[in-house]
Amino acid sequence: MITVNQLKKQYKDAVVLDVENLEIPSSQCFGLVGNNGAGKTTLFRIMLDLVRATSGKVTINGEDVAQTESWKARVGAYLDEHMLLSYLTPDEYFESLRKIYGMSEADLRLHLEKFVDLFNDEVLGKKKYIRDLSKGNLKKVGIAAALMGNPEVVFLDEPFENLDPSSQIRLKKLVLRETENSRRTFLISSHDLNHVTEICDRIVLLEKGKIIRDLREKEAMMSELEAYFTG
Ligand SMILES: Nc1ncnc2c1ncn2[C@@H]1O[C@H](COP(=O)(O)OP(=O)(O)OP(=O)(O)O)[C@@H](O)[C@H]1O
Repeated sequence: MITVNQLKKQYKDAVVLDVENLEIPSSQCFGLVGNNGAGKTTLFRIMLDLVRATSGKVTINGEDVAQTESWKARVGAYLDEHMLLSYLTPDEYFESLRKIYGMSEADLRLHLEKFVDLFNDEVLGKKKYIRDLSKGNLKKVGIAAALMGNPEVVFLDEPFENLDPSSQIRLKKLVLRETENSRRTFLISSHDLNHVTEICDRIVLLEKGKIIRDLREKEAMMSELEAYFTG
């Protein structure tokens, strides 16, 4: 369970995030939508303790993320390419993470097998540095890395952005498989309403830092979101 309480983020006079209360139960696929600047990335960054809140608290399984470290072993995230090591090839990067997570070589092979379709033979064994990958392939490396170490919770910021249509479909299937088989909690921010409504059990809509909708009825999600965004 993830909880957010009285969370505020302010830059000078501007309040960019103001979330009173949010609870995300385990195994939920939680979608976060909102226009540019609504505060989606800021919320994820505070939840991951990459940015400090002005006030308020986030807990993951009861642990205050700003006060403790052990939750980090159970959480994976890919927010942007700064989270990667650009001077390594994807193979070298996954090998480094394998050692950090204490995985066997066989475990790493098994993990990467899940991404064979998504990688589409363009990521592994190419001797190309991460910094030279296309934006879509960078994203694929980041997503595969975020899922290493069997995390209970996975944060993905705009995972469909820059992916070609086949890759978007493959990623959707992968997330659905992971939520069903591994009972992982996913937090996914996206501007792609079709994709988030398809894979998420719940969608929260942010506007100017505030939660203005919390949609849990699958059938009604798309029409409510369309009504808001065509506004
Ligand atoms: N370091 C910072 N200093 C000042 N303002 C900031 C800073 N970081 C973010 N902001 C502001 O906070 C607000 C929320 O930004 P955020 O990136 O969280 O929005 P977002 O919903 O992820 O947007 P997008 O869909 O464009 O990615 C924006 O107005 C942004 O300009």
